[in-house]
Amino acid sequence: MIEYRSIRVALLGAGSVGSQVARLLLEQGDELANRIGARIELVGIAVRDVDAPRDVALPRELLTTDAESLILGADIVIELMGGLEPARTLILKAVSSGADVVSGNKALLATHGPELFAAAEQVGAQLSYEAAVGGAIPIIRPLRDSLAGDRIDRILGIVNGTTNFILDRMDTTGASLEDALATATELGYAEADPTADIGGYDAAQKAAILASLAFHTSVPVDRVHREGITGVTAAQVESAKRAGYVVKLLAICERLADPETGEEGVSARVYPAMVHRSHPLAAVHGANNAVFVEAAAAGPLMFYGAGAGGVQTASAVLGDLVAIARRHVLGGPGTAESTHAELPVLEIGRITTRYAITIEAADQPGVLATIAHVFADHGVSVGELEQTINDENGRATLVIGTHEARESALAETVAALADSPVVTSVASVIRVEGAE
Ligand SMILES: NC(=O)c1ccc[n+]([C@@H]2O[C@H](COP(=O)([O-])OP(=O)(O)OC[C@H]3O[C@@H](n4cnc5c(N)ncnc54)[C@H](O)[C@@H]3O)[C@@H](O)[C@H]2O)c1
Ligand SMILES: N[C@@H](CCO)C(=O)O
Ligand code: NA
Repeated sequence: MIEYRSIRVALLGAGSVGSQVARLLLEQGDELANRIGARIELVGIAVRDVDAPRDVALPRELLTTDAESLILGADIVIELMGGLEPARTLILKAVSSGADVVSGNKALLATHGPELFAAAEQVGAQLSYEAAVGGAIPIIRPLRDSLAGDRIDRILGIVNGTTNFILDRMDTTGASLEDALATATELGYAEADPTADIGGYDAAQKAAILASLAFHTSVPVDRVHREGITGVTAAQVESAKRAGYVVKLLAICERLADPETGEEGVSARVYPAMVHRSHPLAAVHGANNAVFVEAAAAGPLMFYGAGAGGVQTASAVLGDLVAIARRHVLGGPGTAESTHAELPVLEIGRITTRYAITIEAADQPGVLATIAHVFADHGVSVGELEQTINDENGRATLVIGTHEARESALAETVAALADSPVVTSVASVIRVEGAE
């Protein structure tokens, strides 16, 4: 047996991910030591209550409620408590005491990322966070390392498993949002309070992290345009299906040049959108996640797999830990987060995409021409049109697909349609994403 030096690791939080990290560290100690060239010594696990019952048995002598003392003297701190505080303060303390940090805390990184990265850079510490987006799926490291020599143009991500499960269920069974959510809760996919998932907040945090990394620009979560799935109806999903599309909640990070000013900027946004069934993201079923990356030289790439789960996410945490530990063996500072580009973050009104608009209108001569004029007046070009007549009320339902249009022009078109005397109602507006 080779005598390795020890690297002291403190774990903060032993919930669904932390307890699996502890178990794997304890079970795989020898194997990890051989891979790293040093032994990982788990010096302690900070928990809220050392006597609380646990699904994973952990050595009692490692448990402590004193997280602050635990991090002093640790070489690497793994933060898996979640939430903004005390996680933020503890990570800052860890870094200032000379430790590297691994965290899966998307809420914290999307809110206080720049402060934490700056603190780490100041002392040459590493802050790694593969678990924060897409759970086990390698996406942070590919963006930061493998694609470091390429230019990322666009990312389309299905980064929330709960909402993907719900929308997939609506698509495959015709269920309403309420029924699909009830199934997700029953099967343990949705939290008791599903607001963060169905409101798009969780996906927006991940979009902020991905956009910051991909575009070397700090994109805080409050600059991410966010719409959740609460407005998605069974009728919308059915209509999308008839047209060959599926509705997905997408986190979109895009590099854009303003057509009028030529100014380059970035957009980060989350909303439900129609994706054509031929697009690889359409085949992402159940609670899986996938991140579709379009890079200038590499072309399209897709990263796919389990976006959540305690043991799966622990894999991402251990990957970061091993990478940092190897650096401890070799020496040298950590990789700083790059925000050198600092491109402007553009408002939603300045993006362009395609739209599908469902309109209820009178079934009378000239109605279609009037509606077509409203689109033309706002410079929005119509691509497809599907019309069905309801014999009972004598009204027409029109589903109009546009070509690429500016969001602000589309919003004005929709307002003008709603005001038009021939239009009974604008029943729904949904964006269409995933075009070349
Ligand atoms: N569960 C997943 O599938 C998943 C996936 C990706 C990322 N993450 C992220 O990983 C982190 C952990 O997630 P989780 O699912 O394990 O959460 P969890 O709620 O199961 O575990 C968090 C644990 O931290 C403990 N804790 C909180 N504050 C503490 C404090 N001040 N002192 C000591 N212990 C404290 C809690 O008691 C709890 O046991 C979160 O940031 C989460 O967003 C989780
Ligand atoms: N609530 C998240 C967990 C992973 O971040 C999801 O549904 O994907
Ligand atoms: Na990941």
